[in-house]
Amino acid sequence: MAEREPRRVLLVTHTGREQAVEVARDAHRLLTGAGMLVRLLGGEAEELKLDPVEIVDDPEKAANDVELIMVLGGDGSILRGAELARPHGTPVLGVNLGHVGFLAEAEVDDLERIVQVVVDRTYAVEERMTLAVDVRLDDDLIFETWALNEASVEKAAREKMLEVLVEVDDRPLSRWGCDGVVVATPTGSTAYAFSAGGPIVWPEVEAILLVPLSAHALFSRPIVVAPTSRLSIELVPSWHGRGVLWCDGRRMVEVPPGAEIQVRRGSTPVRLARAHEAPFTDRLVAKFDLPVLGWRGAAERKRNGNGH
Ligand SMILES: NC(=O)c1ccc[n+]([C@@H]2O[C@H](COP(=O)([O-])OP(=O)(O)OC[C@H]3O[C@@H](n4cnc5c(N)ncnc54)[C@H](O)[C@@H]3O)[C@@H](O)[C@H]2O)c1
Ligand SMILES: Nc1ncnc2c1ncn2[C@@H]1O[C@H](COP(=O)(O)OP(=O)(O)OP(=O)(O)O)[C@@H](O)[C@H]1O
Repeated sequence: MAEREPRRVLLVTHTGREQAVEVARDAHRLLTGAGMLVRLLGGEAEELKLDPVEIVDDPEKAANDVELIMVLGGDGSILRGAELARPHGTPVLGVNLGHVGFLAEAEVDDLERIVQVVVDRTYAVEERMTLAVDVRLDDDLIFETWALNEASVEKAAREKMLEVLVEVDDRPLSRWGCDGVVVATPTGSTAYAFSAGGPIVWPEVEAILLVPLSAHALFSRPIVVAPTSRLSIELVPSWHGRGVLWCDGRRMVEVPPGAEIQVRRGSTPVRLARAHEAPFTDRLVAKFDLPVLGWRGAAERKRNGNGH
């Protein structure tokens, strides 16, 4: 009789954080105790020294045959988990050990319950839109990447302004002298785009945001376009300087004058595991510490049995 494949979880840990290392040990104990096989990336396995584990060195194969990726860290670590997960369609579940942990599903005190949710497979999966990003120079494709949060095109040198031409669906929109341009997904709307004055977009909305960074122009408002739109940011050919493209603060390339960065909706989403029913509004209030104390809204009055 053929042996049954073990149920695998890839544990991604911010091993630079002592607390994350301790939590990884607890998560390993709980998952293994429930009969699951814990997989680790080679470098992290060396630091965590857990047994039994399965070790995979190639990041591209790390999520192969894995049921879920559990990330112990902040948003940066979850973005790292998303990179491992996306090609395989594996759900990512973040346990927050960072400062904000906006993309995380659970706080560390909740670890036992979260592991049980994983074991019982009682989590929901939310698909988050991504961006496909191409860089062209003289019509040649010189770089190809993707983003869950955003693609930002920025000046490489502090003392120089970036000069860009922005197009939407092959129509010119504006020329900006600026520090950069952020093209974000709804997921990224609470990250860099938010700091640059962009609107917060609820995750179930499908859209692409375009937010200039410190544009020296009268028209420099954030823009929201359809998810089917194609955006193009061209570094003005006569501009003297060097730009840089960053996606999710992880994947980058230098971009010379004349380069065109084309951004459209990506064909492969990132799947986030959800274990809470809390609406996005509550997550926003909690993570950004918004002042709602003493709030007496209609829903609150209803909950307290006073409809008026
Ligand atoms: N001025 C800025 O706000 C600025 C500048 C550069 C990069 N960033 C963001 O940093 C991200 C990379 O994160 P990192 O942790 O590796 O870098 P990091 O350690 O520099 O942290 C950047 C901050 O952005 C927060 N963040 C990341 N994704 C978020 C999201 N979807 N919603 C809300 N907050 C989010 C993180 O929690 C952290 O506080 C990039 O994708 C970009 O959005 C922001
Ligand atoms: N095992 C690791 N070793 C070294 N660096 C790591 C490791 N895991 C994550 N990092 C990097 O450390 C940086 C910060 O990580 P992370 O986002 O998890 O913490 P944070 O920024 O403090 O949290 P938050 O993003 O929620 O504020 C990220 O760039 C991330 O890629």
